[in-house]
Amino acid sequence: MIEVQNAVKTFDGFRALDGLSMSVPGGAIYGLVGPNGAGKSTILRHITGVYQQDSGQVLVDGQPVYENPAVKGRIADIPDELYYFGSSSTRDMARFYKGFYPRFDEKRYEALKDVFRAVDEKRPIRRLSKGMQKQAAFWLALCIRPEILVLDEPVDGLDPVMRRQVWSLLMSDVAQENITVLVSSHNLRELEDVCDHVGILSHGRVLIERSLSDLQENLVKMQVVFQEKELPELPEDMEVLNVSQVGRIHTLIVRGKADEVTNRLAVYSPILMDALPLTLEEIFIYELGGEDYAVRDIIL
Ligand SMILES: Nc1ncnc2c1ncn2[C@@H]1O[C@H](COP(=O)(O)OP(=O)(O)OP(=O)(O)O)[C@@H](O)[C@H]1O
Repeated sequence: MIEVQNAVKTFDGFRALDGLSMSVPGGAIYGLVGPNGAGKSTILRHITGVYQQDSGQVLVDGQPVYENPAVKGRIADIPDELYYFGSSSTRDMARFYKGFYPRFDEKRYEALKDVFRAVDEKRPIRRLSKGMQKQAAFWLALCIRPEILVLDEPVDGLDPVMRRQVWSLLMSDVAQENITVLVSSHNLRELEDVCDHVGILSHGRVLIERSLSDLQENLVKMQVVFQEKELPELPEDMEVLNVSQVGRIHTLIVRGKADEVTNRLAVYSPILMDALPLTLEEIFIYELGGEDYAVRDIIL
């Protein structure tokens, strides 16, 4: 479990982290989403122990990460700027990682050659294309068999086939070995299919953090045609976050479970009624307070 409490980090007087708190449960695939400059890389660098916060706490299973080799040995990361020694190749790095990470899995390294066959393992990583470098980074990270995997915009530069392959490898590790994945992106859509928890980051703070199952079960989009053209007066305790109308169709975003909301609206004997799931994007837009452009800018 990763716990960040009120972390502050200042660079030359600028607060890149401004009291950031977040909580990543063990075994989660947690997506951290925010616009450029929100502080995603900065918080990930604290969680991997590269930076030390000015104040607040960054803990993995209750232990501080900074200058803590025991905790750092359990974490693998793919940073936004990949760094490998001089002219080392993927194979050289595998040898190096074997000495550093106690769980480095050579058999897996061999087995994954087939998946990453486009990567020339003997070529210096720096001479590979950007996408190939990312592939090499994934290959190595998956062999570390980490308990925690921290990925900074990981699929940038990968082609769609490789993206799918990498995600499916990660998901199977999460399912089989209960690893925790923390992944950043500036685009919520990219994470929609893979994450089970999402935190929205803006100006160095997490604005909202939720588990997707909670969100998806507790917010519903109702499309309803009532007998009258106008929207009837709905019960006061029905939490309607948004209403729109096209022709006679009213679209209501309502907090609550789909069947409960359906039963409550059925009292009005609508001519037509449908309960639809919301996309992750829509959920966050409504959770953060409507179809505000500022909100859209934060998550898309
Ligand atoms: N080492 C540093 N020195 C000075 N300022 C920094 C440093 N690292 C980050 N910053 C500043 O902190 C803020 C947050 O940067 P960060 O890289 O964490 O954002 P990000 O959310 O990862 O953005 P992007 O999506 O563009 O990668 C930015 O204003 C950036 O300029």
